[in-house]
Amino acid sequence: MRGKRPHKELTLAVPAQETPVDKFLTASGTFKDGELRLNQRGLQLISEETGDEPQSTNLKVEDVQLSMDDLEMIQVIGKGSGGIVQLVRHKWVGTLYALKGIQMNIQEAVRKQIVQELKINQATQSPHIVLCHQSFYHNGVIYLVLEYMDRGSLADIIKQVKTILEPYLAVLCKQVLEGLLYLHHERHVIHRDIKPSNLLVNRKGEVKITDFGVSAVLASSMGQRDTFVGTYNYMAPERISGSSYDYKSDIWSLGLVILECAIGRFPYIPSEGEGWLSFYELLEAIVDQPPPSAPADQFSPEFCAFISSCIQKDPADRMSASELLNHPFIKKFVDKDLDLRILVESLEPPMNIPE
Ligand SMILES: Nc1ncnc2c1ncn2[C@@H]1O[C@H](COP(=O)(O)OP(=O)(O)OP(=O)(O)O)[C@@H](O)[C@H]1O
Repeated sequence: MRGKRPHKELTLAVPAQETPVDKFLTASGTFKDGELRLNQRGLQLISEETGDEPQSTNLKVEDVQLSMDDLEMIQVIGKGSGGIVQLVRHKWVGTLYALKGIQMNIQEAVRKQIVQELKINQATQSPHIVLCHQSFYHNGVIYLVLEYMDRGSLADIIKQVKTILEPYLAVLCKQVLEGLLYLHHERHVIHRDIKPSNLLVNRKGEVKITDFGVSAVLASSMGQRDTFVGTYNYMAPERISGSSYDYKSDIWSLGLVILECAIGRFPYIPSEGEGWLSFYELLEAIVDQPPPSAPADQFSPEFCAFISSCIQKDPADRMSASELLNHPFIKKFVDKDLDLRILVESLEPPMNIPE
């Protein structure tokens, strides 16, 4: 059965459970949640056991000096479910940043995601994860000063080029897998929202993962809390059906993203002229139908095998990030000296920055 309405990004919000922001504020206006303290001066992580003494902040000297007053707004980059992302410039140094503002009078689930995002960003050290230079809390809004990725997201790129050739996909995918390897193996985090708009690109041809709003630290004592807010399109079947899930759910999402870039349409959308899937039909298709695959007559055997190593219904049948980094599809292009810059430079940048 097919619905008539066009299929768009499908989003669902969890039931509203708003928590007044002042529950997390100290008398001096500092946002406080667990070991996290955030105010106009920036962010500190404070040991729960020793009380209020700052332990370590992991911030570099140049980051500490960055203040909101130093930043001038240039233009809005885009809007997400949590708030607005703006392009800003450091008034004195001229460096560009993406400033993500998140309103705190929001659903409890979203607030928890943000606190998670801050903690992960604070400690992140990977060339394939978007750097968070500083975070502030001011007048009910949490601001993240993020590394500006000047070529936008993979979503912006596929809007322009429609499809990406296999060699470039291998180079792009290798970088995302290195980011996932870092998150999964070193930080023990499931990203939980791998999708084209969360894979950002810069003019150097670097690809980085962003938006840890919905990631969760896998602690052995923790149950599977799924407080997801966002698109369900790339969500693995085990998450849709409410089963337990792990790092392999990110691998499913990556497989769908890469297949979409190759074939030029979201893999669950039927080809032209075949109508559209409604939201529930899509969820049903992900859970009940055989997984999508790359057409063998259009793509190399290595690429088809790579996609099917990611998009398997049973997570145990999917490869891990480290296994995929050694996959023949990735290896095939490793020594070819291919630079994603060539693709990126041929495209219109998502914004024209005034001098
Ligand atoms: N560091 C950055 N550099 C450049 N562009 C960015 C940066 N961070 C986010 N963006 C862009 O800003 C827009 C909004 O991003 P945001 O992460 O808030 O939402 P989203 O990923 O589009 O949607 P959702 O909030 O539902 O996940 C997106 O187009 C994204 O590509």
